[in-house]
Amino acid sequence: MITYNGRVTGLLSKLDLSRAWVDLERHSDNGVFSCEDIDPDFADYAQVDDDHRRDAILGTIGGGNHFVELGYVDHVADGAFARAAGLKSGSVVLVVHSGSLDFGQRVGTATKERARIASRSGEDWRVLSMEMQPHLYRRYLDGHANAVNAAFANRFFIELAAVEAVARALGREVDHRLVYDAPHNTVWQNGNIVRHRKGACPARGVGVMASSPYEWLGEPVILPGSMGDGAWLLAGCGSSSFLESAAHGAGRKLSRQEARSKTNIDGGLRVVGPVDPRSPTLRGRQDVVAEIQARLKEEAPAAYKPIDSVVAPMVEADMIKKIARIRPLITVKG
Ligand SMILES: Nc1nc2c(ncn2[C@@H]2O[C@H](COP(=O)(O)O)[C@@H](O)[C@H]2O)c(=O)[nH]1
Ligand SMILES: [Mn+2]
Repeated sequence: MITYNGRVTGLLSKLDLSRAWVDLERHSDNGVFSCEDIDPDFADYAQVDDDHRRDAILGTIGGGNHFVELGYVDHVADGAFARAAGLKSGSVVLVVHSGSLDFGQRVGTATKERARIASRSGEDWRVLSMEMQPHLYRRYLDGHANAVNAAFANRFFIELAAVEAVARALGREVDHRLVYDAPHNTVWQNGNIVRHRKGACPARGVGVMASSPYEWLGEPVILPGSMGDGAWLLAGCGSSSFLESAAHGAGRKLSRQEARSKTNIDGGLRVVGPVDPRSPTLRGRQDVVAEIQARLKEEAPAAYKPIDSVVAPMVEADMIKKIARIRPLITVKG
């Protein structure tokens, strides 16, 4: 915590802990994946090294597809659910899509290495068995839960920073409430049932989110499309045929490589970045300009599937229900 003359300063001075506690019920699993221990590799990761504290990256977006997007509700499909979520037509919404930065990836890499070392000759070390390697398996689930919990914290700090940025732009405090926070690409263990939702998120139905506003409505599902399409707020139907899951995003239509080679794919988006491709300082550096433009094409709306083409079949199959559509205004990419 940063203090100056005994006062809390910086972003943490904006932290309203009572609000944060109340919002916990609007998190998947109340914002905590339980674990038996902290993976020692993971503990090292958050400690000081020669140059910097790596935990200082908490509150940053990360890379790849991850983003923070300011938008507004332009269509409400289910008024009762939207009201429970605190939304109505025209509400301003911040969509945060970010994970554990590279914590989770490190846990995965370390687990594979441990499994390879522990394997006997002739065994397939790529299969981690609950029965054969209970210690390794437990350690994997613990490290995994550590990463998921770090991701909850990461999104919490992003929310704090983004709300402060909006407040400063408007010159006044802004009232805000969390709609929902859930992880995806994650392992959920419930008794003997283990569900690995890859490219998917939970879409549990009525009755699962006890003591939250969603208890009798179904679990919220936030499905982003692209910086052109924005996102849909949906509600899970708890369909056992689909393992109480839904797609976690529209997904790519073009690979990054395919998108880079297309012309006129950016759809006329106005891009503001740390490097302005029109800057005179870049004259004579066509290689730099070409790389910036290629990266913009990778994330262009046309590189992703149209959001409605992904949502419609899931609605038809009773996986999810439509609640509210969110149109994008400004997207910040990692
Ligand atoms: N509203 C926006 N949606 C976006 C953007 N970039 C990607 N996406 C969608 O989100 C998920 C992210 O997937 P993941 O691979 O990181 O888990 C993806 O399915 C896209 O459809 C954006 O800028 N805005
Ligand atoms: Mn993701």
